[in-house]
Amino acid sequence: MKLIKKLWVCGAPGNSDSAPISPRIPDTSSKSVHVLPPQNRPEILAHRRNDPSQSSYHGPFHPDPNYRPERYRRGGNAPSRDYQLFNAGGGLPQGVNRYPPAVAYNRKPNEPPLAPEQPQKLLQNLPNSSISQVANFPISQTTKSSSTSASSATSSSTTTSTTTTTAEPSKPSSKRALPRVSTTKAPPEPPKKAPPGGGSKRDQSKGGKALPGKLPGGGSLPLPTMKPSIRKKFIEDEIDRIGIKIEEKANTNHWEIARDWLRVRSVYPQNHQGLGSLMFAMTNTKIMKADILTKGTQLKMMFYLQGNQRAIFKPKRYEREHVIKGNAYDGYDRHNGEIASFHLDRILNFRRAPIVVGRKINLETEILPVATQRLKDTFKKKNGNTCFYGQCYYCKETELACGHGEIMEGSLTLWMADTFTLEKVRHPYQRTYRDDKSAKWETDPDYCSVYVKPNPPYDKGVRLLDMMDMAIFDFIIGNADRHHYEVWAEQPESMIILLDNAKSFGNPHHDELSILAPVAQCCLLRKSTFDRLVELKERGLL
Ligand SMILES: Nc1ncnc2c1ncn2[C@@H]1O[C@H](COP(=O)(O)OP(=O)(O)OP(=O)(O)O)[C@@H](O)[C@H]1O
Ligand SMILES: [Mn+2]
Repeated sequence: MKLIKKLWVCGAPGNSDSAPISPRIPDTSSKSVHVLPPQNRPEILAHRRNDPSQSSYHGPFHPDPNYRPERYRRGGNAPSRDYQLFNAGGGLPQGVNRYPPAVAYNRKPNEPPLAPEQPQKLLQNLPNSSISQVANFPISQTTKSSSTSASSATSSSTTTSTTTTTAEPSKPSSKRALPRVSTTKAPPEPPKKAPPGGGSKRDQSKGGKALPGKLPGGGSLPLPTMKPSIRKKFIEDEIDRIGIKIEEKANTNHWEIARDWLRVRSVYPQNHQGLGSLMFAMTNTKIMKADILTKGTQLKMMFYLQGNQRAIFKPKRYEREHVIKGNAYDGYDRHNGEIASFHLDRILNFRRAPIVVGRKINLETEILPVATQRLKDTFKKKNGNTCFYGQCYYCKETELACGHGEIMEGSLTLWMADTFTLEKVRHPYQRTYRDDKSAKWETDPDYCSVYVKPNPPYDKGVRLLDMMDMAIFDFIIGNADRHHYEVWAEQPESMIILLDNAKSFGNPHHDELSILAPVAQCCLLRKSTFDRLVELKERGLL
């Protein structure tokens, strides 16, 4: 995983003004790293649009007129949309280099990511040499860190606004829509890699003796340094923490415990032994009722578990070794992607994803007897297997999800308690889902500084930093389908809840670099996230 090295792509010599990011962006949970300052060019800022009436969206479907998931493009019929539509970012300005479409590039299994010949990528316009220079930039270099230290919660109320833009600043057509990277100065040789998993050898940044030199962008970043013995202990502790004992714990109200866990900025706590027994309960508790769930666009069922707990079941649609070809957002949901993403959320210690387990159900004996009529009506037999097609935006009788005989595997996501209300927000880096149309972020290198950073809800609070975390998370899981995200309504400090991670892990031979566009363009990352990635990488856990 070359993720950390890729992160340096956003800083570049020549942009050495490493002033801290706007103090309007406090990070209540950690410091942030900002390599490239926002460009507060008044003539561009004047073009920004901030029309809250255009930007809040609460409906279940995609409001974007350009959103054409693969099935439509394969010739399916789109239901008519009589609700408010949003502009997804306009067409391709003449002469502007566009990001390539998010195509799946089928790298050979052992081919390293960011191979110079890799053509259709975020870095497509950069000279090969600079890509490798930046990619090899030693992580022990120091940069100037911006310290937007924890500050008190902002007084203003939450807004659902996203900044959907229609006005476009005129730009030189040659401007590339890509992060800036040095093409002139070769960085120093990378230091020898620390042995994976730690050990007695000296760390490259051991003793804080970082190599001289600066990161692209001219800043300094204090990187974590740990003595080998402390580091070894750290690894053990982390493995201990990440390891989870799935065990039965009788006479416990797991659902109530999970409800109590819910916070403004976390779904579940760190180091809680109750998680293992909750997961056991999710896997084994009797299903009292099964229904369709029309929320969202993908096939799923809503289960009501004994003890009055709802959970979403997403059926297995692919075998484990199946590789999704085509666009990075193609294909059905991957139930095992949903499960793995939850565990990544634990590993990163974000704790912002709902709790997910895998579960095998007997459709004939566990589901049909408790299914609502409308769900039952979608059950069919095919080749001796029990199948269903549910009811949702894309649900079709011809696209059945089938079990092996009566047994169906799937993911089960614990429905979050109604302590808070979910609010859906259009992702500013939403894709157009069309090959013939680019979103503005794909063509405008200043998209973040002009259209995102200065506007609510990204101009203050934790939202922008959360969006960076989400980009990192999505890049690792390979989710190029984050068209919307959800937060707690009326909670200014709300986390971005990492809901719906099933469009993930589609192609293990492909890194979809465009998922990192928010980080590359906004050039911002929570320091705790960066440190975490470094720690995990150095210890071979990522
Ligand atoms: N664990 C949960 N707790 C509470 N609400 C949930 C949970 N999971 C999903 N939801 C609600 O149901 C909606 C649909 O779920 P999800 O996003 O997983 O479905 P989807 O079909 O993949 O949606 P989309 O087509 O938008 O990608 C979510 O947007 C959210 O509002
Ligand atoms: Mn989805």
